[in-house]
Amino acid sequence: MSSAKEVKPAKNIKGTVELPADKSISHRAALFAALHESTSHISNFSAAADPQSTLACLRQLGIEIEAKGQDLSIKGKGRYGFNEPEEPLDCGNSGTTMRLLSGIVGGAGVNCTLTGDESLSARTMKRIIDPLRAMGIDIYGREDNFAPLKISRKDPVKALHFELPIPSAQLKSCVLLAGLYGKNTTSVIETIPSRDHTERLLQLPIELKKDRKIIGSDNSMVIPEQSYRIPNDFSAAAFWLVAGSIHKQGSVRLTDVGINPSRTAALKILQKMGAEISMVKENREAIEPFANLHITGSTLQPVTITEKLVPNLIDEIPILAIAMLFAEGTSTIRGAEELRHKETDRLSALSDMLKKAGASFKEMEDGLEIHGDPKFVPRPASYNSYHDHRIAMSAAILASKGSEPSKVKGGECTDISYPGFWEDLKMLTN
Ligand SMILES: O=C(O)C1=C[C@@H](OP(=O)(O)O)[C@@H](O)[C@H](O)C1
Ligand SMILES: C=C(OP(=O)(O)O)C(=O)O
Repeated sequence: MSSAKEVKPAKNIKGTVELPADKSISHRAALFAALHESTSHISNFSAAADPQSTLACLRQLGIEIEAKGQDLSIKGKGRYGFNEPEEPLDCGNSGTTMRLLSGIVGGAGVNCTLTGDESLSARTMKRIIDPLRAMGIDIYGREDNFAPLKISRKDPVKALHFELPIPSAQLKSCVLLAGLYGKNTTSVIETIPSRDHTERLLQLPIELKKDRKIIGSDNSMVIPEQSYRIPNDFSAAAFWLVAGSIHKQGSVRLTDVGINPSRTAALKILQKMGAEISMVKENREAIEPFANLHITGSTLQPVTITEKLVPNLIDEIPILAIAMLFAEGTSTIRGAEELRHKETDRLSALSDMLKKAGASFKEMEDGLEIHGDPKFVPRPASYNSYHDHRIAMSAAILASKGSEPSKVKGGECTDISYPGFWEDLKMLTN
């Protein structure tokens, strides 16, 4: 049942947070462990709803997963070890589950149907349908675009030479995963970088040219064991990086946060805005690097975010928009039309939020122009989450700067990526 969460004005924001494990890496760790030929031991797997959807789908495909709290043992059965599921595979709210799993079951030739909740069923799948079909996979969606997706394969997988039409890590991963089933090498060409967890964790061959990266996959490549500790989620950390910056006396410590450079453009943007963020105990040797972060309150300067940077901070844009509200002047976000294709239309949801707060801003087709003021006090409001976790958490941080309590409708959707968010907010603001 949907409920509203109350957010009281915060006098301060102070404390140490134990963040959830990285969602993107959790999905991949589980999927790639299933493809490996024997057992992988993954620690700190995310308890959030999205990666749990991936685990549920893998179990339906006959993969044995033993969980002790957040530590998992996954008995991989190799590329062709999946059973045909009796029921449709329910990807829940998770775009990553649907798009990556389609590449795997399509490549493996598992006859199955992938479904999702109302939000996921309204998100475009055409971007994966076209290349998977070109690879010889039979994939059919509602209106040739949306879930449910029916997938099967009669013919061998054909290699594809694929220049990404949009800078999407989900699309890149989907094609490369299907490519693992082809005799000849599939190559994906990326001109605007997106998160690189798939290429790292599968140790795929990469060719770097001046203005592009070419990643290869074929059936001769050995799938590595996936035994490692998953770092905590930088995208979850971003909410506290901003909260700690916009509260004058803010002081927040975050431990073991993933600092993969293809994920942390928001950190650079915040530092450019003048945020006081220090990094300690960096571990850059791990397959996915991590560090502790400490953030303290500061006066922020306006900033411009352009198209090339968007994929490296795509999930952080809603909370960066909140940071911009408290900067000394006008900030701009451009080239972010992709936000309209997430769990909800995030640009329109942000407009609604900013309007309710009484902010000065302009919505554009591909972004926002935000007139910030360090003295801005948002009006008390009943914010709509649109059942989108990142919108709900952004509204909560905004409301913490109010002078009276506000509400976030449907606030429990934060469980999609960050179970414990409301408890952490309470702990930090008490
Ligand atoms: O590959 C991933 O794990 C993700 C990629 C991004 O989506 P797109 O690839 O659609 O941009 C991001 O928004 C999503 O939260 C997770
Ligand atoms: C867009 C997101 O996830 P997904 O695409 O996996 O649903 C997100 O976590 O913000």
